[in-house]
Amino acid sequence: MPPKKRQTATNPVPSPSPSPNTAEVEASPSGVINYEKLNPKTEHFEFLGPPGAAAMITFLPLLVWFLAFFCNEDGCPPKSIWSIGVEDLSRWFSLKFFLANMYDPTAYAAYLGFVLFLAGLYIVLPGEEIEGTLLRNGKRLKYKVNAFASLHLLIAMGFLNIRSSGFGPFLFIYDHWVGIVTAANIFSFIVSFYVYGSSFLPGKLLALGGNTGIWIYDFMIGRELNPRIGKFDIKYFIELRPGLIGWVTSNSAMAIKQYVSLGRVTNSMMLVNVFQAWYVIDSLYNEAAVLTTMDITTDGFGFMLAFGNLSWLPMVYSLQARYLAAFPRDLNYAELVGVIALQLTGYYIFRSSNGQKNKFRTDPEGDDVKHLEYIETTAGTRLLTSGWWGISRHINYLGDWLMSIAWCLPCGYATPIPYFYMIYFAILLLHRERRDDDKCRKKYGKDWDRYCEIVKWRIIPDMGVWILFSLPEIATITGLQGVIVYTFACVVPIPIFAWLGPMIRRKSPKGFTLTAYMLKRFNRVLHAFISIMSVIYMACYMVSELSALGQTLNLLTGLDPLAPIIVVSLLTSIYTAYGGFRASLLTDTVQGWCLLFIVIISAIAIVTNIRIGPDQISAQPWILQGSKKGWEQLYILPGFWQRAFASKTDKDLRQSAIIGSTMLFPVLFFIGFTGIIAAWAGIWPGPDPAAPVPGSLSFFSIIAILPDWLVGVVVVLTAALVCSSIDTLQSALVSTLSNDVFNNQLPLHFIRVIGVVINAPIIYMAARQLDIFQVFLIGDLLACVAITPAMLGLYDGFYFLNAYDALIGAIFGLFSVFAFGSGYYNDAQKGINLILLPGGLYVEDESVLGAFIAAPFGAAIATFLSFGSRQACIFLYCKVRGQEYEFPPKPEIDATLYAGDEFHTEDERQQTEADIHKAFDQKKIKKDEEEVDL
Ligand SMILES: NC(=O)C1=CN([C@@H]2O[C@H](COP(=O)(O)OP(=O)(O)OC[C@H]3O[C@@H](n4cnc5c(N)ncnc54)[C@H](OP(=O)(O)O)[C@@H]3O)[C@@H](O)[C@H]2O)C=CC1
Ligand SMILES: CC(C)=CCC[C@@H](C)[C@H]1CC=C2C3=C(CC[C@@]21C)[C@@]1(C)CC[C@H](O)C(C)(C)[C@@H]1CC3
Repeated sequence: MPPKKRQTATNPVPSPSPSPNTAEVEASPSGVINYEKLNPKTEHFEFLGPPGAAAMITFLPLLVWFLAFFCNEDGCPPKSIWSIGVEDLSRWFSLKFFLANMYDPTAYAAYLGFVLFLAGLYIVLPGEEIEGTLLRNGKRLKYKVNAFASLHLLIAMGFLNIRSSGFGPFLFIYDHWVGIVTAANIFSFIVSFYVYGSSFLPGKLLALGGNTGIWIYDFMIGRELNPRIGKFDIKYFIELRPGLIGWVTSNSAMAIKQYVSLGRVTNSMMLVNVFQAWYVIDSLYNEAAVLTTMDITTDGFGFMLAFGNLSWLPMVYSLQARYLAAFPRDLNYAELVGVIALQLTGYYIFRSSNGQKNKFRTDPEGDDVKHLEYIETTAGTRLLTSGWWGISRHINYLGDWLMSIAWCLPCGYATPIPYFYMIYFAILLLHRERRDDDKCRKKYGKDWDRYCEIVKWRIIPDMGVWILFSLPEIATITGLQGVIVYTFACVVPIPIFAWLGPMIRRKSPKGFTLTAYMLKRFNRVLHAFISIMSVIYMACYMVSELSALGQTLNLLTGLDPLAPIIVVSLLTSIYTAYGGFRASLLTDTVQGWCLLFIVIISAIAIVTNIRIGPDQISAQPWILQGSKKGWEQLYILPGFWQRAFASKTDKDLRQSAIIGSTMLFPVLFFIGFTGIIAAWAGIWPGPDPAAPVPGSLSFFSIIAILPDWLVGVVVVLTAALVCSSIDTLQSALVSTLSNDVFNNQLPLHFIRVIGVVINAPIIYMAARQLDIFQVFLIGDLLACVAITPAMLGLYDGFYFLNAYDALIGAIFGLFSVFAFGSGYYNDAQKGINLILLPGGLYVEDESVLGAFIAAPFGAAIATFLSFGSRQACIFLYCKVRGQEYEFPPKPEIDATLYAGDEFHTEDERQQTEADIHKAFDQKKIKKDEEEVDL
């Protein structure tokens, strides 16, 4: 559905839930709500169904106990953990063990008292009454907003308590931790059983996902949507108060414990407390926003939410503070700056994206949101397609997750256990994204598909592993100037293609790729030629990614590079052959995350292990000096040009441009800068081409100095990242071969075999550990010669150029590189070699620059010469035959295809966009059918 003109009406509440709908209920002739009809049986399972539910109910409480027992003053984990035997396990599950370690009535009373006290505050404190979302029974429930006031009161009481009786109650929390955890676990079960049992009373509105009839599953996922005792809403109360307020209370207790034992509070403990309290205050301050979360609007209230909020949240989320209470440490200045910057960045993304959506939903004409683009949906609500929600479908999760990293980092790197939170949270968010996607697909149907076409990324926009090699390598060759220029070279093409892409689209609105444009503007021959060039280009990328993987694993683990190259090639060929595009799309979800993890780990390595003084900086003056080579980085336009043709809508392209300019630059610059840091710190030995550590590995040389477990994490992430890039390339390669090179004339399985065969030379090249830049440069040179004549065809004034001119232009483009090289070196063999750019970026002379100038100019000149020779022949032919020569006439212009800038009305523009979308949908359906056939 095309974007519509903004309407002035506001939409203060989300639309009704999907079928069975409220209209049905209100239409009931007797006026009595038919709950049987309203509560259909749930047909699908989440969390791996009943076995998954049973596992969660059993193991999650055990995990909370495990963390309480095995992360304490004896160690985290204590050394004794390595000598645990079978007899210990049986002892732990005995009554004697329970009575000795977990039976703590005072702790139980304290925990229960705390929760009941909060419940009392919820009831007695005043607060604005607001309405929740419209329910399936046609009703809206009322909720009292007073969680923030409860927090205030509790803080005041905490201070009064400290004044009157010292730190006693707080130290009690630390000393009775296992008892409190036990109380929380037991209480979670009691509440879960209560809400499960009461959900069978008549007149209850059940969650659409919690009524399977299989008790263990319904008990876990939650049967009733909004269990209440009178006006007391159990889910709403538990979702915000005991969990979040319990969390800050536990954190404060840990800080006080540290103060009492150490005589001061370390800066790491302060940061953890401030960051997490800030998060909780923010959530409680925005209490009303919780009413639109999936937990309240969609999920039933069962064990998952009861346990999650009563036990998991206050006990697991406070792990970092508890660790620091037992193992205090201070952060150095670099760590402080890094951690605070990460928290601020994460919070900014989290708050402004959540705020933007809330504002848009409640006051769409508000100043800060009225400029935003959106699509109107048949469900009645609008989906934002620009601003934060145009970058990715859950950019708010990214912000939240960045904060979770900032909360773990202060714990240092002695043990991975305090990092449990950020790993669990990544899994929770990835899974939540999938669940939300399912929910939205059901609610919005085709509108959601349209939205996903426009906003492609789920959480994080992705990139390949190559940037971890190329940018630091640039730094080691050309210093700071090269890094800046290259980063610009990465970013600048994006807005350029955001402008060029729509131009191509206007010429070929029903074509979606560069090759489709070729087919329309020229003919099948050029189409096939450009398609083959695209295949070669993709193969170059595969070579560089695989080669990068081999080199990295070799550096970090000593493994023979060939082994991972073969394994990844085969593995990705097999699963993309089996799962097609869908398999590749699935792995794309993790790509951005892997890259982010690796970059963050490198930042940790830098702030913790590397110190650079003025002497080291002045010892290598070339790094800060400008050079001709630094400027030359401009002509390595890294792969982004392809995006212009891969993008599906103009808006899509503009979004790429936004992402490119705002998010990419600092990230790319940082990655490039790691090369400089490695050089200054002496980790990378110096600008000697024969150095034992190639510049392209300088980023990973920094990683190599980390503890083994972190190196292991990076190895896994790098392999996952490469798999994800390679499978995308494998799928794209098969699709280009099938659709473009062979014009859908060959059966798909045959094409797949060709795809697998192509892997052999790719593996061979990758195993030779070619310099990544050499491979990139070859790809770019080929792209340059192939694309130049095609670009000339974009200009209407050159309507007379045909496919053969463009083909000859492209071939002679390469010839001109040879001609230039032969002339430059006065040696024909060297001229031929120059086409393969053997020295990559390391050549000292002007040959590479010359090749990149000769290629497009040669191609353009040859294109026109070809046209000229054609016309000369026709002219002579006419002369001989005594006919009149006529310059090729300009063809009739099909206005619908050449609308573009010449749109006269908004309707015309929308109509053309609608045509594009329709054609796109058809193409997608065709692709899906092909995949199903497969
Ligand atoms: N600390 C923790 O443990 C946890 C924190 N969180 C945080 O809570 C916050 C809320 O998360 P959550 O409720 O999962 O999800 P979101 O806030 O991301 O909301 C998702 C909903 O927003 C609506 N929506 C989706 N896309 C758009 C769009 N483009 N324009 C307008 N509306 C859109 C849809 O609802 P609709 O039907 O209204 O269209 C969708 O179901 C997040 O910041 C998350 O990080 C979440 C879980 C745990
Ligand atoms: C498997 C397992 C242990 C599940 C439990 C998950 C729960 C801990 C989380 C599910 C959704 C949550 C939300 C918040 C806290 C964690 C749980 C309960 C939340 C209250 C945190 C603060 C945010 O601002 C929020 C209010 C949006 C959020 C709502 C979801």
